[in-house]
Amino acid sequence: MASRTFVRLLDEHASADRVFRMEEEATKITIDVIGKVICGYDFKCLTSGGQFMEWMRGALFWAFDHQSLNPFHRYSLLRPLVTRYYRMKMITYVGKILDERFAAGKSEASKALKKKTGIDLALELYAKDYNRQMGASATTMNAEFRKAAIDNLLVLLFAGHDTTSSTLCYCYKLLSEHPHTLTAARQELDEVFGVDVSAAQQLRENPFLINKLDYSLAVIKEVLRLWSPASTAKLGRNDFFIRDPISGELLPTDGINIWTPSFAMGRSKKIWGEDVDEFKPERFLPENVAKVPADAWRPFEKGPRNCIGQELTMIEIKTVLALTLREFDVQGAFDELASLSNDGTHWTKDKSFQKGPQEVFGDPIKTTAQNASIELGWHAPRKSWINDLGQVLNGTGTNGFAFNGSQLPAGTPYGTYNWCNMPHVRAQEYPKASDEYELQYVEVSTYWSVYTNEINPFAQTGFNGSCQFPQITRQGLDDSWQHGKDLYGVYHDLLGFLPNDLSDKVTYRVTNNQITSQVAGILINGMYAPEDDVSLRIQPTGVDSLEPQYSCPAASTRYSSYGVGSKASNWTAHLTAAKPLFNSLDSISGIASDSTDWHKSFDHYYDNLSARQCHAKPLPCNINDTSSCVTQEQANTVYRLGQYEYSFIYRDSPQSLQAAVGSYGVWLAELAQNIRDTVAGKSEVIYRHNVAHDGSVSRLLSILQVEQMVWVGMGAEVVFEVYTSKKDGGKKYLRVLWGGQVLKSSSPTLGKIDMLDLDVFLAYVDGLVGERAQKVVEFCAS
Ligand code: HEM
Repeated sequence: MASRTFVRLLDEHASADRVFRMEEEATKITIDVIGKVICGYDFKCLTSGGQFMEWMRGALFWAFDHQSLNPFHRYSLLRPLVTRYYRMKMITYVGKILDERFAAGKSEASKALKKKTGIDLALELYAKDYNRQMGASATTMNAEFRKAAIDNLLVLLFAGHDTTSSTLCYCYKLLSEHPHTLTAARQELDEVFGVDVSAAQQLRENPFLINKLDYSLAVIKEVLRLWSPASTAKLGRNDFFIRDPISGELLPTDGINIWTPSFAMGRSKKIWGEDVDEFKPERFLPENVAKVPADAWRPFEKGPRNCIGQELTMIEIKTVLALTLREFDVQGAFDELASLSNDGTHWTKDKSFQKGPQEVFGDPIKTTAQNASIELGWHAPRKSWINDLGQVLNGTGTNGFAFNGSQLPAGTPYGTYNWCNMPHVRAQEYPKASDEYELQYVEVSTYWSVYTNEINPFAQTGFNGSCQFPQITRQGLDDSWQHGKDLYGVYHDLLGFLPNDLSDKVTYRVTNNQITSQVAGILINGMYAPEDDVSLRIQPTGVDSLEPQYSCPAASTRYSSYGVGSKASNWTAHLTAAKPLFNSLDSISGIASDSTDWHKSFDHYYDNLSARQCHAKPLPCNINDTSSCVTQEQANTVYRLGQYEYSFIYRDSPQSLQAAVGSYGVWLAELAQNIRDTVAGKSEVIYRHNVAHDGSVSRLLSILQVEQMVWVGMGAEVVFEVYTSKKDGGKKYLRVLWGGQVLKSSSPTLGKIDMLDLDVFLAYVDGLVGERAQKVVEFCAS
C-alpha cells in the first residue's frame, strides 16, 4: 500500500515535470513501512505530509553533537527544551498506538490474527510475563514495560528511517549513472512480472515473487557496499583482543570503542580488488557470490547484535524498485537545487549542508548527474533557416548548400552540405581521437543513389542505363570509388585499423535494391581493389532491416498522420504557400496539376532538378516551348523546401522519433548487437559497412536526433566508432561521425556524441527499440 502511494507521489512529481528531493519521499515511505510492520499503524507520512518524520528529524537536528566546537551549539539553552518537545511528541504518538493495540489485544478476534506486528509480539510476551504477576483483571499496562516498549519502537523507527531511504536514493542515483545496469534490472522485472504488467498487481497476488529478483537484490547489495549508510561501535572488554594484521600482535580492547567502518571496508581494494570503486552488481549474483571474500560485505554488521531490520529493508527496497524502475526515469538535478531553496526541508534550513565540498570520492555529483540519465523522449532540433518556413519561402539562394557537382565550388570548405557528394570521413579533416582511446570497432552507414527516374519528365533521350530503377550514374560511381578510398585512407592508412587485405574482419552489407550492390562493388574497389569476388551480405526481401523493408504498419501510419500525404495543417502549410511555385513548375514540366504524387511533397521536383544540376545539365525547359525554363531561383526554392520537408518529417515533428524507431529500429538493434558481440569478443568483425538508402540514413539521423536535419544527399554517411580507453580500466566509449565530423544530437542523453559512455548509448538504443528489437515488434503490431 505504502509503495503504491509512493509511486503515486512520484507520478505527481513527474507529471508536473517538477524537481523534487527524493530523500524526502524515500524517508516518508520508510517510516510508513516500519510503522505498518512494527506497529500495524499508518503513520501517514506519505499521505499527509510526514509530521512524525518532522518530529524525528527535529529531535536529531537538535541532538547534542559531541564533535562540535561551536559554543552556540555546545551551550545552547534551547536544546534541552526543543529536544524534549520533539521527544514528547513522538512518545505520545507511539504511546497512543501502543495503548490502542493493548486494548485491542485482549479481544479474541485480535488474538486470532495471523499477521502479527512487532507490537503484537511484544504484547504477547507482556501477557505471558506480566499477567501472571498482575492477574487478568489488570486494565492498565505496566509502566516499566510501556516505557521500554515505546523506547524500542522509537529505536526501530530511528534505526531504519534514514538508512533505508538513503540506500533507495543511491539505488536510483547509481542506476541512472549506469544505464546498462538499469536496463538489466528492468529486464529482470519484465521477466518476473511480465512486460507491461504492474509489479504491484502481481505482488499482491503472489508476494513471493519478490524473492525472484536476484538482479535487483545484487544491485541493492552493491549500492550498500559502495554507500554503506551505517556502522557500529562496540565496547571492548578485558578478555577481548584484536590481532594486528601486520605484526600479529594481540592488542587489548578494554575501555576502548571498537569501530568497524563498513563504508571503508566496502571501499577497500585489498578486499574487493582493483575495480573496488566500480558499480558492478554482478559481484552479488548467485553464480559469483562465492567469490566475495567471507565477511567482506557488512553494511548490516555481523554477529548477535547485527541489524534486525535487514530483511525488512531488503524487501522494502526491492519492492519499491520493482514498482518504480520501469515506470520512471530518475535523473539527478543537482544544478537545479536552488529551485528548492524554500521547500522547508532541513537541507535548505541548515546552510551548513550546502557549504564545503559537494562531492565524495571525487564523484563530482553535478556533472555525472547531468549526463547520467537516459532520456528517451523526442527533443526538438536546433532552430535554423531549414526549419523556419518564413525563411525557406521568402529567402533566396541555398544558404551555402551546394547542388551543382561532385566538387564543391572553389574556396568552399570541405564539410559544406553538397547534395551531389555529401561530406564524409577523409584523412584531411578526420578528427583523430586522443591517444588515450584505442579504436575497437567501426560501423558505417552510407547512401549512394544518383539516378534518373523513369517517370522523369525531364529525362534526356538516349540515357544509357539499365531498366532498373533507380540507376547509378558515372559520376555517382566515381564518387563512390573516392568515398571508399577516403575511408581506407582514414581507417587503414591513418589509423592502421583496417587489415591490409580483405578478410572476415571486414564485411559489406547491401539491400535488395540492385543499386546498393553496384555501389558496394565500386566502393570496395576504392578501398581494397580486390581481385577476387567479394561477398556482400543481404537480408531476405520483405524483412530487410537496412532498406528497411520489414512490415511496420504502425510506423507508416504514424508518418502519414503528420507528414507526406497528411492533412495536418503544419504539414500542408508549405505546400499551400508554395502553390504558385508548383503551378509554374507544372506548366513547364507538363505534370498534371492534380497529380497527387507530384504535389504531396517537393520530393519529385527536388530529385529531378538536383540530379540534373549535379550532372551539370541545364535546368529543364518546356518540351514545346523551350523559352519557358525552370529558373535557378525556382530550383533553389525547391531545394530550400526539400530541406524543410526532410527536417519536418524526420526531426521537427515530435512524432518523428517513434515513427523512425518503428521503421528503422531493427537495424539499430542489430547495430547494438554487433557492438556488444565485438566488445564481448564474440565476433571478429572490426569493420561493417552498410550501403543503404536515403530513407535509411534519414531514419538513423532521426533516431540519433541529429541537431540539424538536412535532406540526405549522395554519399551521406554516419560512422559509429567504438573505443576502449587505455586509462579508464578498459571502459568503452562511442563516437559518431556525421558528414565526417562528430555528430551533435539534441537528445540530452547523447549530446555531442564524442566519447559517450558506450553503456549510455546502448541503453538509449535498448530503451527505444528494446533488446532484440522487441519494442519495435510490439509497436509495429500495435
Ligand atoms: C539499509 C538499511 C539498514 C542498514 C544499512 C542498517 C545497518 C545497521 C547496522 C550497521 C547496525 C549495527 C549492528 C551492530 O551493532 O552489530 C544496525 C542495527 C540495528 N538496526 Fe539496522 N540498518 C538498516 C535498516 C534497519 C531497519 C529498516 C530497521 C528497523 C525496522 C533497523 C533496525 C535496527 C536495530 C533495532 C538495530 C540495533 C540492533 C541491536 O543492537 O541489537 N535497521 N543496523
